Amino acid sequence: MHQEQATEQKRLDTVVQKIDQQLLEAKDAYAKAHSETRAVESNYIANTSINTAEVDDSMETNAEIQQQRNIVARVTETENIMAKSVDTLTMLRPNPYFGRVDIVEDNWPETLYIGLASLQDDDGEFLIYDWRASISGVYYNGTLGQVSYPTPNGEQTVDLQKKRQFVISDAKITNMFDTNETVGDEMLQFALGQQNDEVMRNIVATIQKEQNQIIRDTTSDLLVVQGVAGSGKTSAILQRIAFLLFHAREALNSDQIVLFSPNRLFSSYIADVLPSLGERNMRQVTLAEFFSARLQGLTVQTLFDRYEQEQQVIGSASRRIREVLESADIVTFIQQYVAQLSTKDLHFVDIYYEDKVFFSATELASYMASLSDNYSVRERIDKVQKHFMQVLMDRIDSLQDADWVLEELDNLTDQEYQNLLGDEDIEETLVSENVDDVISLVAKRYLIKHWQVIDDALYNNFYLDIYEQYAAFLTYMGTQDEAHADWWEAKQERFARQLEYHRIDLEDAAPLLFLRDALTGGGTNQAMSYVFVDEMQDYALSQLLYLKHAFPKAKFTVLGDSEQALFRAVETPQALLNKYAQAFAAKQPTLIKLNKAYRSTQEIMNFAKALLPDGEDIITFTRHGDKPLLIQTEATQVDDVLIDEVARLRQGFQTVAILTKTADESTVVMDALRNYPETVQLLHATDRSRVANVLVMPIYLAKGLEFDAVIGYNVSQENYPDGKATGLLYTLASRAMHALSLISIGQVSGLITHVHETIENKQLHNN
Ligand SMILES: Nc1ncnc2c1ncn2[C@@H]1O[C@H](COP(=O)(O)OP(=O)(O)OP(=O)(O)O)[C@@H](O)[C@H]1O
Repeated sequence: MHQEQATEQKRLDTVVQKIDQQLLEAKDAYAKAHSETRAVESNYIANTSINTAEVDDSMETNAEIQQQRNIVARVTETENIMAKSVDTLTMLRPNPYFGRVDIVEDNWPETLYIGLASLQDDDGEFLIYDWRASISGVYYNGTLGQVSYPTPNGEQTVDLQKKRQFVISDAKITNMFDTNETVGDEMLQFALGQQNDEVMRNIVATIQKEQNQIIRDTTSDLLVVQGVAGSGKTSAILQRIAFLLFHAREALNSDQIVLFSPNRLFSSYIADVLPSLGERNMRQVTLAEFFSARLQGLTVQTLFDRYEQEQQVIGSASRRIREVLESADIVTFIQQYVAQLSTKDLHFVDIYYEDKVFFSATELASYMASLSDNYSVRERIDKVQKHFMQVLMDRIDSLQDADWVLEELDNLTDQEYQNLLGDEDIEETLVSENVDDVISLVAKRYLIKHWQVIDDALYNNFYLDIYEQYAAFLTYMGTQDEAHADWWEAKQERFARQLEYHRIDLEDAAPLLFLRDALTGGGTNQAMSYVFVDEMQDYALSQLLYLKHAFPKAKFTVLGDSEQALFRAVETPQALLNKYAQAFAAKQPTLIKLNKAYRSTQEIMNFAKALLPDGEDIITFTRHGDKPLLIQTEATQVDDVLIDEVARLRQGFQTVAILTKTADESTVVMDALRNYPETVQLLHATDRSRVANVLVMPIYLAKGLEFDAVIGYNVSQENYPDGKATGLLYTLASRAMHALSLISIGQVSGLITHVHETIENKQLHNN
């Protein structure tokens, strides 16, 4: 192997030389493109300051400006391409590839090297294949022997004769292994044994077979991934996004991909993965942000506010109503409600312009009443919208030559006038050569702009009071569910109360939007191609269905771990898939299960899985550390115990996170650590980054994240009394990569004593 390594190093040296040479060329080309862009831009600025006072001059200027703009766009694009090339080569240089496969295809032997991006020599020969290329699938997919990979002409089979993995650092091979597995355990050991960064790393060099299935799936319209804690779900979907962007480069851009993530902290934690693969980031949004954007002016309750609220006793009536609002059936209830609505049941509101009523609710309602009942409510609302848009246009036409309008035009600056004239009508106005026509045109545009808000209000159906309408829907639900009419009444009152504070409960957001869209026919984004939902177990079915409704053309990848549920009872993965597949009317639903936990040491995972009723299905990755430590103490001593434990763990590890059950408990911990010599950071739901090495946060905020060492604060019987808390404890334990300590004030939770053989005990009592 020693000799082999020397040969491989030689090959690597020639590749690095090639990279250096291409890098020089690319930097040179970039510098040229950059100065060309600057030159064109300054030319453009000089040209746009040409006098635009005279109508004729301004027309000429417009044509020139357009031409200049095109030139700027072209040179900027060249500059961007060169910049990207420099970035890719710079990224490749220290670590050009991580894998090699020797294959025989149609009796033709070939050796391929796999890395983060492709590299070709001057003859077009591939020195490195991008990990996402079809042929690279061979590296991830197969053990030695016959392996197939997809080609445009169908599956192609090759004989895989050798698979080699490299650890390369600063262009030197520090280690290499030949393996028959997907990716050898040595490589994984190496990757997983490292200490935690503040940001997630990409896993391209060590993608596992099942993860590869998720990454390279191109056929499913609904891909459900149920994976145990730390099994690489999040990692796999990020690599999947990079894969999709690579293969559909022409047809797909990163704006057509959206990832629903649990919170801002998580968003920033994963924000570097795609850039590290040379890709632009997808859009990221939390559920509350998405709903808030659609319900402008309202603050939508976040999952975390909701969780904190759950900690107080919530009555069975509220729970029952919530179940209905969050079920798939709510969509049918809304359709039924809308179908039986008559004009008098609709809540219209006035449309204002600058404090004056422009279109009154009465005139809107009476127009609606004049329409035949043969039209559905939706169709009638459409007609109201179109009618009043036309009324607005007629008003604009009739006012084009009004004195006050012409006066307003006189007051415009040249630039404002020029902007109204725009580029596109130059030809037309030149032909007419009639200054009056040009002025009329400008006047009309002025009025359109002036009353744009009215047009927007009509376009957005703001003449319907959707909140009143939703309140009426809740009352209607009471009439359908007579035995619980008073519960619905109470719900309706809570909704109205919240609205006064511009707030809305999470459970109301999806039904309300469904209702709005059913009445107005809007709310869909046809351009979105892929929607990813992480932590699916915390989403209600009605919420997922609304996402499906909002992005009707998108393929969905939903992933999560039913054992880490914040709110819901555990379901089997197959039941979950069936439920989603039916609700989504999926044509190609696929379920992938990831049972192997990579994040935590075997000792930590043994404890975590013992907490679960069916934990034995979880396969732990063999990487050893200490058994989790349980420290039982008293309220009077807990602060000292905590400080000692943080200090002890900090000696061995970079990040130590103290996880609590609630936000309130986190502040108690902060108080206990006020004299701790290092910076301690308390994290909130709105935080975007972590800056300290010692962190304090409630468990739900740590979802999706990982830390070198975790301290579970106060795992007492009082705090975690029964099976409902199992998911929380399991989530807590599985955030730890290398070390886990649990501190209990007084009696330890029965959930933990139950699995005492997986932990190390330390008793601390008052003397
Ligand atoms: N194939 C792999 N190679 C190297 N590291 C991996 C691999 N798969 C997962 N990991 C590592 O395991 C850890 C957990 O991965 P990830 O966060 O993607 O899991 P998850 O299933 O989303 O976890 P959770 O549900 O607990 O949030 C990360 O540190 C990740 O880098």
